[in-house]
Amino acid sequence: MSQQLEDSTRQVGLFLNPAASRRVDFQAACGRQFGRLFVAEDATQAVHVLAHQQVDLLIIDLECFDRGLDLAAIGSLVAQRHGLPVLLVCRFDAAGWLADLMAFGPLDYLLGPLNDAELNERLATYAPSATADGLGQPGLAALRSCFQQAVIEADDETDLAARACAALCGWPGVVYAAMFQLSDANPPELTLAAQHQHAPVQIDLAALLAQSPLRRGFPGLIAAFTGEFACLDALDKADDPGLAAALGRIGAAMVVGVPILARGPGAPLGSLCLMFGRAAALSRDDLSTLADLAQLAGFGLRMFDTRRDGEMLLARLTDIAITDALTGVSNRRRGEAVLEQEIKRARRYHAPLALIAIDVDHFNAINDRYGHPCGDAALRIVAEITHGQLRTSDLLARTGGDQFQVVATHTNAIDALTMAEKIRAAIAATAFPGCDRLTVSLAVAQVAGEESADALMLRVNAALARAKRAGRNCVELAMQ
Ligand SMILES: Nc1nc2c(ncn2[C@@H]2O[C@H](COP(=O)(O)OP(=O)(O)OP(=O)(O)O)[C@@H](O)[C@H]2O)c(=O)[nH]1
Repeated sequence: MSQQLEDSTRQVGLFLNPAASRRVDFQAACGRQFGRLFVAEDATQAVHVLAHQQVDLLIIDLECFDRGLDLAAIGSLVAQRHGLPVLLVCRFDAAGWLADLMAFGPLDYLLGPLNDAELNERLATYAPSATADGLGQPGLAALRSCFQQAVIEADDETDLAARACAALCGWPGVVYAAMFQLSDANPPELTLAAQHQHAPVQIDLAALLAQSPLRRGFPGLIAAFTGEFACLDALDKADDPGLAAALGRIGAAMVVGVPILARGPGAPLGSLCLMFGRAAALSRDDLSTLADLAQLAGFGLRMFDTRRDGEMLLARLTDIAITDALTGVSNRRRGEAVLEQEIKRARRYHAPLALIAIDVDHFNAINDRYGHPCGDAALRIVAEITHGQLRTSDLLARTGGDQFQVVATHTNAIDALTMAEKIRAAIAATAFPGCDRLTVSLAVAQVAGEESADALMLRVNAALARAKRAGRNCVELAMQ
């Protein structure tokens, strides 16, 4: 643990990082921001400093820490800091820490990679002189914290936008806040994701802008389309008296648009739009806080994007895992799982359940005579015709080369026999392109009392063998 002594009237900082080189670099790059700067290599040392020194700002640099090993200790440090502001510095791709650590208490953060100027700029916002005017450091920290909460707690993008706008209305002087989202379609579409207003008179900004000749000159839209900060500090300067009058009715005098930038190259993701009750110059701190909030909103939007991509991929993988690639019906694994599940359900609700086994007749000969591709096409048609005879509640699975099974819920043996006969007749009546007519043999079994799926399968397969012996192209009932 070490310290740097300079000036007792300036703020006292504590910098935490396990790597000596990071601590030295921080001292060299940012030491001048502090009257006194302590450094600590682990949470225990930091707790010790906080117990014995008056510290104004705790900076935790997460680089080189291990999330699995160090989370509890750093979290407990965050929890015990007794009102002391905490600034977390962390790489963008390690931002998963943020949500974990925020559970221990409110904190501010900076996502890297950062250069010294960016770091110094943020640290300067904590200096006592910087908090004398504008929203003030406690106000900015509270707003950030509220916004962070909005991002963490949001269920989806719409919810995030609504919560973010509500948080923005906590900024003193803001009478209205909105969030625009730009789709990644070509050309991109801009939508008003959410709006929130204090004023008793309500406006529909989307409708107002749709009719306004100002449209593209409106700060929220400029910011979303160009990625630049935009401000209209006198509504009567806008070439649209109608819009100025409507915004005037909610007490708006100045409109600010802050872009939500994409990470890396690419169009912005949208913008935050704030309307203030009176025109006033925004301080550097205000501007950098607004940019931070927009960055946080972008972070939230990207999180939902990533989550959606993950969910779609998972759904696709699940689909692949349960589908037979040749015919598109369920595969054997899915067929077995559904049979097990339906047997339990039938037992619980005392409902009848039937299993129909289907096997193509002399399929070997079809392959031999007409070729494998023709055989494949025939299997697809058998699956299609069979599927066409079923109710949506029945499940068709391909259980082997030329074998299928139907799990028919709420169906007794008699009804299953009728179903099986319809399937048999439909296939026998179909012309299979490229080969002869084709027939199938079927067997039907109704699940009995405590019968297991394996026992049921044995029974139905035995009946299927009888159908084959009986000359094929027929249906056999499996007796209990
Ligand atoms: N074209 C094609 N053939 C397959 C596929 N999977 C298995 N087979 C063939 O399907 C045939 C199944 O024949 P079996 O069920 O044993 O007998 P069968 O000729 O149908 O005679 P029976 O069932 O007694 O009427 C075998 O020749 C397998 O090689 C597939 O995906 N495509």
